[in-house]
Amino acid sequence: MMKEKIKISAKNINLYYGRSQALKNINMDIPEKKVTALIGPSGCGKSTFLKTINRMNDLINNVTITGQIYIDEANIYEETDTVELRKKVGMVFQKPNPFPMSIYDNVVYGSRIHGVKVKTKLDEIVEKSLRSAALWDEVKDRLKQNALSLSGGQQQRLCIARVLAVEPEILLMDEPTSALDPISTQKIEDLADVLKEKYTIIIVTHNMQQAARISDKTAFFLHGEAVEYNDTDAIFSNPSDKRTEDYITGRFG
Ligand SMILES: Nc1ncnc2c1ncn2[C@@H]1O[C@H](COP(=O)(O)OP(=O)(O)OP(=O)(O)O)[C@@H](O)[C@H]1O
Repeated sequence: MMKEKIKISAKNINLYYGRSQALKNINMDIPEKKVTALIGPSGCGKSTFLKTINRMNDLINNVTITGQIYIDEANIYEETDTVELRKKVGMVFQKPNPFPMSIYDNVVYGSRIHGVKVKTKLDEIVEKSLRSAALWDEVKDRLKQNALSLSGGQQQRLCIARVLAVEPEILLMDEPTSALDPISTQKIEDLADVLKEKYTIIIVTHNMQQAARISDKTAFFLHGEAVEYNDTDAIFSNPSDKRTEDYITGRFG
């Protein structure tokens, strides 16, 4: 088997909100073009860790971060322009958050900011992104309609299309299905499986069946520590830490 390429490498990450430590010495190598799941009880630091990868924590007052995150071997806390970084590292949130404008304008929002103006090029981006997010067939005849008229599941796929439109390399998903019904959830899970051919995906989920179904790697977080990180099969069939075992067998959390 080919050795997997490391896309993201976290080295000794500590993060404090004021004086309260939310991440404790996280070390993790995340492989390219795989799905990595972050699991663990509420408040253990999953979202906080996810947001260190696109430097979204920088936007919060009073946050202190030590350690390094490398993407393609560049330290994103030293060498990177955050606008470029957030183009390369797209993020999808728990609650779908389309802008109150048309489906079309949502998809090309970022492309327009980045200077794309030609209509045929924008049309192309819209179709390609909506196809990649498995939404094209459902909306192709109503691209001018307000995005807020879509169902929750469609809105979430639209948000994925909006992220894909700016051609990221990494996709961060923070509990992307927790506000969705089972059918929409299934669609997003199927999509993750397809998208990993092109993108490195990291997904925070409370749903352990979901982690087991869609991820290649799983990290179990507890009280700000990455307690165990391994191939998903190993985490779920043969965890090496008692705390991981207790969590995945439902003994706490
Ligand atoms: N902006 C903030 N300011 C202060 N403390 C915060 C902030 N965001 C998160 N925290 C704290 O940091 C810790 C980790 O939170 P985080 O949201 O990363 O956990 P999580 O594992 O994603 O939880 P959940 O599964 O409930 O979303 C918690 O104790 C939380 O209260």
